[in-house]
Amino acid sequence: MADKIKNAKIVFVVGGPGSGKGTQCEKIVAKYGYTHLSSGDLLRAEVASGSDRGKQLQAIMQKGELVPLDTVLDMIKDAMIAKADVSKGYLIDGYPREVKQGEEFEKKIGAPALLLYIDAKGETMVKRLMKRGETSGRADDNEETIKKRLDLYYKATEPVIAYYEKRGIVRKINSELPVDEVFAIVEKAIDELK
Ligand SMILES: Nc1ncnc2c1ncn2[C@@H]1O[C@H](COP(=O)(O)OP(=O)(O)O)[C@@H](O)[C@H]1O
Ligand SMILES: Nc1ncnc2c1ncn2[C@H]1C[C@H](O)[C@@H](COP(=O)(O)OP(=O)(O)O)O1
Ligand SMILES: [Mg+2]
Repeated sequence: MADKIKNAKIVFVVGGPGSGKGTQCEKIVAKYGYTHLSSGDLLRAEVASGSDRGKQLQAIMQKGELVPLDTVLDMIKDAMIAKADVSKGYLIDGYPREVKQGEEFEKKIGAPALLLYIDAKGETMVKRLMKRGETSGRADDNEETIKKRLDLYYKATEPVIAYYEKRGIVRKINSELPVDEVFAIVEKAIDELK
């Protein structure tokens, strides 16, 4: 089954919490028809199902920690396979969050063609998340959890960017700009892929 996605175009979308990954992915879907898979959304769907596994995940996410690697990777892989026949490419949003996740993804699925590094300042991310928290209903959009997510991002996820920079596939996107201006930079990076 995994053979079906071996030659798929894969784009990792990496950036801090609230940097604008989901916002840019939506715009990429609208213009390029890629399949958007957000690890956070997949996990929140499992939580919403009310399953025992969902309850365990909820507890971890509420603390701003990372859920076990195998859980996320299996969810992403299943979702990729489900779309294999129709997908023009995959946006993997919120994964890898640590170098090990990248290595395991490549062993089990394949190599990314591009890594979009959605970059915003810490204070910008906190401001956006506090605002998003007014309406998102997300258990992790509160001051205490946001701080932990940000710390973990700098500690565990930033090394992912350095790891892929060595391969020359990282495009750094200035996400301090207004959404459409950010997207203009994103478009250039995606167009280079073709
Ligand atoms: N370029 C931007 N300028 C201003 N606000 C933005 C920008 N990009 C995203 N936002 C807002 O910031 C919040 C976090 O964006 P989101 O796409 O959910 O980030 P992530 O998926 O990286 O956590 C959302 O409320 C979104 O509307
Ligand atoms: N690749 C991954 N590995 C482990 N945990 C993950 C994960 N992706 C998401 N999670 C868990 C921990 C995160 O704090 C939480 C929310 O993730 P998210 O929706 O990607 O956040 P955001 O879009 O604000 O960056 O879900
Ligand atoms: Mg998101």
